[in-house]
Amino acid sequence: MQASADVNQRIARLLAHLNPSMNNLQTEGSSNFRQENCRAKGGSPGFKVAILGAAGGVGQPLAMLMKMNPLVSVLHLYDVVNTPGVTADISHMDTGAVVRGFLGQQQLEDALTGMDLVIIPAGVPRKPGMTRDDLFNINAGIVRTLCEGISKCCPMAIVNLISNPVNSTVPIAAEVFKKAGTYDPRRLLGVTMLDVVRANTFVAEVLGLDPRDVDVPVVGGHAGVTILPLLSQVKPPCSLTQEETEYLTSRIQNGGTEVVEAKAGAGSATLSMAYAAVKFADACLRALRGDASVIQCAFVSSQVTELPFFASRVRLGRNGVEEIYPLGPLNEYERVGLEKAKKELGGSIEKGVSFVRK
Ligand SMILES: NC(=O)C1=CN([C@@H]2O[C@H](COP(=O)(O)OP(=O)(O)OC[C@H]3O[C@@H](n4cnc5c(N)ncnc54)[C@H](O)[C@@H]3O)[C@@H](O)[C@H]2O)C=CC1
Ligand SMILES: O=C([O-])CC(=O)C(=O)O
Repeated sequence: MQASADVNQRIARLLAHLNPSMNNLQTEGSSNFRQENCRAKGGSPGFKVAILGAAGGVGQPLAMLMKMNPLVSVLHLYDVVNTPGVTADISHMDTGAVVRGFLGQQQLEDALTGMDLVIIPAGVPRKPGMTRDDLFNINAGIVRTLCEGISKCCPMAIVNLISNPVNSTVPIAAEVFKKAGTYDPRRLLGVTMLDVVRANTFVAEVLGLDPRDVDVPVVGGHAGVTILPLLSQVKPPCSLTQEETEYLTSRIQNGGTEVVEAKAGAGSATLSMAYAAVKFADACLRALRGDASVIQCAFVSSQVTELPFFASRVRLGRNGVEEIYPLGPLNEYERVGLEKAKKELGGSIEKGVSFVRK
């Protein structure tokens, strides 16, 4: 009996490898197969991560990079199109994580069940001339549906929300979780890491340093003037002229638009975003593992200002956001920037909240 069960499991595994889109079909109702599959040879114990929107411009390189992350044992790739192909492709990488694909709304719940971390880059990107807020009408509904699934299937998962406009989609997610009774503000994080990545790069360029040695806190939100780099707090300490400060602030605030214009209608940042998303997801996983002093900027439920959500430096831990740091001393230029940021951010937050409450 045991021998024939083993043979059956091996055949099932082989079939799933030949056609990865069958993976989830094979696992349905077969907990033995699922357990086996989660411990593929070479696979190490680790975290279960789902990417929603995995076949997109951000999703594909993000999936590839997460497959390379040794902290990931199981990687679920969900999209409404093309996941069988992306899954087949990525599953051939000889790294530890086991990859499974999920296609279409009817497989969303299977994609989410049991996940520790859910990363969401689902939704439409900008074209030249558009603001991130112009994406609201389409992406708000997408984020709402996906978050309803999270509430139902993995309410304890850490959520990394990438879909724009982040300033509104994070409040949308929070409202969906509140409605479902599963909201834990510590576990919902809007990804603003690309602003930090850009700030480190551009500041390093001006200072003639290696970007890996530079750390710029970027606070506020993730659109235009709401992106507020705190250039007075750059590490290592440096002194920038007013001209350099204004140039850098504007370049960091408009980094997304710079890419949108260069891509000339073919979308927005995807590769640098995937890099930033993985950097951020890796920080979340290290914190979940119990590493101390994991500190990153993120757009989270916050009391740092009078607004209900704000991006600032946060310390991550086993439950998500464990501590939110105050903004620290700002210079006059940053104080003016903060007022502008708060004005726009307040409206975007309110728009997200009323989308769900209406
Ligand atoms: N937070 C940030 O710093 C950044 C955010 N973004 C945002 O990320 C989002 C994705 O950008 P791209 O990957 O370039 O767009 P894309 O159009 O290339 O990919 C989006 C993917 O989402 C999928 N999708 C659409 N509806 C879905 C649903 N209901 N469920 C699951 N998947 C669904 C699409 O099929 C597509 O594969 C955009 O909203 C963009 O503005 C992009 C770069 C930086
Ligand atoms: O600019 C966009 O639309 C995409 C994005 O958020 C970024 O690159 O920062």
